[in-house]
Amino acid sequence: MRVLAAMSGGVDSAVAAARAAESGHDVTGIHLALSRNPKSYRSGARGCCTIEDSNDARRAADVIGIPFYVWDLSERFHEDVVEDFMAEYAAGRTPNPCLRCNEKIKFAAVLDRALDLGFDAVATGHYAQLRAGDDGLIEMHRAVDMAKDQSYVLGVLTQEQLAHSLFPLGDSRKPDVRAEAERRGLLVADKPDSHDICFVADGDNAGWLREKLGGQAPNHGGEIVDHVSGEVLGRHDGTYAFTIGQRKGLRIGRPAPDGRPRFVLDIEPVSGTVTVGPREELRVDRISGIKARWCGTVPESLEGTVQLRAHGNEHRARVRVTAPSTVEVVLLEPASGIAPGQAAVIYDGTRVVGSATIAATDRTEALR
Ligand SMILES: Nc1ncnc2c1ncn2[C@@H]1O[C@H](COP(=O)(O)OP(=O)(O)OP(=O)(O)O)[C@@H](O)[C@H]1O
Repeated sequence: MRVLAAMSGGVDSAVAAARAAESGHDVTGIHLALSRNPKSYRSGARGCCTIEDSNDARRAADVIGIPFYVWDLSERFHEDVVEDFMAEYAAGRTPNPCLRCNEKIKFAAVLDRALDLGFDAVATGHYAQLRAGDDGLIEMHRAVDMAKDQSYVLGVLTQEQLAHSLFPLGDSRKPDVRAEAERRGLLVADKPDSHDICFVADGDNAGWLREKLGGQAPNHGGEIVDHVSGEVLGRHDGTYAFTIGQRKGLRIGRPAPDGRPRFVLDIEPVSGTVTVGPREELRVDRISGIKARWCGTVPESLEGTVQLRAHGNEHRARVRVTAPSTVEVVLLEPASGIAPGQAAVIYDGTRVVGSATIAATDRTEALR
């Protein structure tokens, strides 16, 4: 097969590219320039796609002995991922930009271009496993190394996309991948760790959002209101700094009347009101999901598990598909602090069935 290996400049994608080449594929490496304003991490900013990242990817491609190119997708990334991230926060929701990037950039823009150029598949260093299913469809499963499993952020991929994907690391453990990189001469020695959201250089989401959104309507600040007493406990300078379930950084001027810690329960972006309340008010056992995407056949209903955030637990759940793109989820194990905008990824055992964007949450009497 002709394979395009997406090389970030990190260890994982370098080993993934090396394995793809070793297994006989005709591999070409590409690095995606995703930042409109690439910096050097030596200047203190370990953000998205630094100049060093591109050089590291090129060096790895040289060591493996494959051709290498840089594709500038920075405008597309900005429009589809960064602007969406800002708009979602401005609307009081909590988006996951990595899912969005996989859906719109790596397995859409990149894959489309790869197929146009005559490649058969795109290989990445994501930790997830692809297997042939009994029905002839390709199944995606959790990685062997559960600490590194990235099937959650790949839950948006369709059968068509999976059919043109390779995840050579899915059956490996990270320490073994690192050792293999060393053996192959692919280790990148002095690189600082990347942060969760690649374009937020220092990991300070609230600071980054304040710089981008602060002061603009409807992000002009508002009241922090107590759900229990109805009292105004403080003021804030923008709803973008909050996410459902957040406890730290609430800047509540005085304690709640009952003296118990307060958590964000609701964000009203138009009025700017942030409602806070005690921890038990965060528990939910009903989720409505929209924009569902399916990895294979669309199920009518199933009993399986859902994962509600990138590094979150699985919750046993009953899922009913109410239209091809909407789902109703009953959590048999309640969850806490679930925010609209996050993805609910649906599993049947280790197999990813699909995903939906959380539109609303609720709870039954039993939880009240
Ligand atoms: N700028 C980029 N250019 C090309 N491919 C990329 C880029 N960023 C990410 N990828 C691809 O997406 C995969 C997952 O990205 P993620 O940011 O989660 O990387 P990671 O787990 O830290 O892996 P790595 O060690 O390769 O950076 C990478 O392994 C790589 O194949």
